[in-house]
Amino acid sequence: MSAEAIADAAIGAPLLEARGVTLQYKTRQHLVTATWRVSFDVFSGDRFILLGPSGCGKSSLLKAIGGYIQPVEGAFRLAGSEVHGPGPDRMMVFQEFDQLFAWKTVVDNVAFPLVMAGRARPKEARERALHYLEKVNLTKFRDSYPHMLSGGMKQRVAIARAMAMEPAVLLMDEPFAALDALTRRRMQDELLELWDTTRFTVLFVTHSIEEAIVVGSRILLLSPHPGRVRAELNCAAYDHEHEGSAAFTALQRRIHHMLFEERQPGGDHE
Ligand SMILES: Nc1ncnc2c1ncn2[C@@H]1O[C@H](COP(=O)(O)OP(=O)(O)OP(=O)(O)O)[C@@H](O)[C@H]1O
Repeated sequence: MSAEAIADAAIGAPLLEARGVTLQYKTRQHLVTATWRVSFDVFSGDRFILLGPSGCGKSSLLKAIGGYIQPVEGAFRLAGSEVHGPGPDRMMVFQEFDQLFAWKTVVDNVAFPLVMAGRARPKEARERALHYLEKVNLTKFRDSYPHMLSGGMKQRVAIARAMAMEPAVLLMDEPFAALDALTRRRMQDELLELWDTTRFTVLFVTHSIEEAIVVGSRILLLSPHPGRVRAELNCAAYDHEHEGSAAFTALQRRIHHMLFEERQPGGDHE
């Protein structure tokens, strides 16, 4: 995707559009409908959350945006161009800690994909890798191997690796779900600090209402299986500081109600 296209997206048009996306899996015995006619817009600099109960198709949506599966109906457009397959303009961070190359050092893990994708020569790739490792506070560990790192540190390497590709959209599939509560909280804060300095666009999947409110600027609520859009909410005003406040708790309750209670006629939008 060209720099002009990303710039256009910054001036008002959505960077990423989902239009009537139905996703299905065919197995030998069944046809599983993961999402049903899902539409949404993501703007440049959004921290856009896909929130919904287990099985509502959040990961499937992220995989489809990544270009790994194709919609049976509808389409995704990134800066106006329809998504047909994977590309370096969409980088994914997964939940699993084993997404790094075990035999490469931290800096090589970040630099290697840049060289492989032809984005940089080895020397420049290493410099860029060091730049992003500094952003996730891992400069001291640049020559360590993944097995020498904690789960949270491995996730920070995965984030640095994805960001070093400077994608148009960073796709994060429950990246902190396997971390202990304290580390998870710290990682959420670090992600927000990183966003403050670089203003990247991120799509973040979670089934935690609290994480959605803290990490997100907008939340797309999906109904239980098959996932349909239930509501879209603004939540840019909240972070960990607001937890426990009356407004935060009211928003948590409201989201819980919208996710799990019967749908109101006409849906909920703001
Ligand atoms: N490869 C696959 N083959 C068949 N069915 C699949 C496949 N992947 C996902 N599904 C089904 O599609 C539906 C949506 O799954 P998906 O993993 O996208 O949901 P999710 O909201 O991310 O769930 P979770 O929060 O549990 O990760 C589920 O019913 C799931 O069983």
